[in-house]
Amino acid sequence: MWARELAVSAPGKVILHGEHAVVLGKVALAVALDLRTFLRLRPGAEGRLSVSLPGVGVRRSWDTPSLRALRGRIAADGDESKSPSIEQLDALREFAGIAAGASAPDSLATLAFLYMCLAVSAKYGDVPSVDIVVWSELPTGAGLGSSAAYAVCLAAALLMLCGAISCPLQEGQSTARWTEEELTLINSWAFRGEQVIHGNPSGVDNAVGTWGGALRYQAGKITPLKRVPTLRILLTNTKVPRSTKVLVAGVKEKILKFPAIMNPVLDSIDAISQECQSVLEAMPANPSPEHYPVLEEFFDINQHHLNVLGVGHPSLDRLCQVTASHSLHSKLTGAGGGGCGITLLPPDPVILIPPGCRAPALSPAHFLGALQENP
Ligand SMILES: Nc1ncnc2c1ncn2[C@@H]1O[C@H](COP(=O)(O)OP(=O)(O)O)[C@@H](O)[C@H]1O
Ligand SMILES: C[C@@](O)(CCOP(=O)(O)O)CC(=O)O
Ligand SMILES: [Mg+2]
Repeated sequence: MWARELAVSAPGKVILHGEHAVVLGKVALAVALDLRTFLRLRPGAEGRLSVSLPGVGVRRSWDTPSLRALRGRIAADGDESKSPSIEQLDALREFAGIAAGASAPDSLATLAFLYMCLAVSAKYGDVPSVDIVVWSELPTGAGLGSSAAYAVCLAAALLMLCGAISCPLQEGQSTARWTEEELTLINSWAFRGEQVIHGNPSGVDNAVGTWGGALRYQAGKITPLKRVPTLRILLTNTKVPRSTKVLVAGVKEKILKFPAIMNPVLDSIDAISQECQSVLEAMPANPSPEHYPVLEEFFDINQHHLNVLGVGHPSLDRLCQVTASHSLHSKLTGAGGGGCGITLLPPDPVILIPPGCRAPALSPAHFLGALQENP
């Protein structure tokens, strides 16, 4: 029996350098955004679990005895270190009436929800009767880690509902945070949610969604950046839809096809991330213009590399051309193929904001300022 109404939230992220290469064990640098995903849970009708995902048009409700029966079929893997198996996902698709291979946002979101719900409860006990609603300030499928923020919110809520982690919110408090140990557990289950959505995630997005801030990520190792200067970054959404799962699979195919050509590209991206980390950590808190050329060159080189990996898009080329005509440097962020690009803004530039655009405050990790196109 769950008697409280409360909300959980997790931030999206921007990858500065290392997207795609990080899936293959290279270094990535990423930072949290102050655009968040929210999950509200409240007591539901007895014997029912309901979920509403307005961002992807899902409204579903299941009776808990049939979920318990289904759980028996996936219970063998109720372990946060194991990946979802094809058989488990097939069983869940059949239960939810999702066609094999369906990759539309609603199908993946429902599948991830069911998988996490059953895998967590197989390990920690029943999920009580609740109504869950998840919504987001993040655009879906645009490279800002909406899938990970969704998975982090689900992991935190489900683990709390099953009693695997505490509910840190005391009477009279408006916000609270879990302990490091609890966050580690949340992160490991969020990774499994990402596995359902991405196929083969690196784990960088769920790490930022769980811990926030600015961090270096490599093969599961999360290291907060020591000192992060205040940089201003313009965030542009091309609005070209794409799927991270498809793009990550495409990169893998290319590497298998041309290993001798592609592996040096991944090594070079790794070197860019490492050099960029050193430069950022050596910069003063408020950098002056002479610190920018090297960061701008890193953006340019990495954008070329990402095009070589096959994750560019004409809309991103256009972003790079338009910003270059104003002496600004851009690269894609996240999986590419459309989605968002980032542009480094030198200190105190004169920026003309086109009509219909707005300049929200994006500064979670004392790091980003951004402009974003109106939705
Ligand atoms: N608010 C949300 N509610 C439900 N599902 C979501 C939400 N945000 C993201 N998702 C899931 O994540 C998928 C997008 O993930 P992905 O392709 O990795 O793009 P990104 O993580 O860059 O936004 C969507 O198709 C959907 O399944
Ligand atoms: C391409 C990749 O490096 C980042 C994907 O980010 P997003 O889903 O596009 O926000 C994949 C990953 O790290 O799992
Ligand atoms: Mg994603």
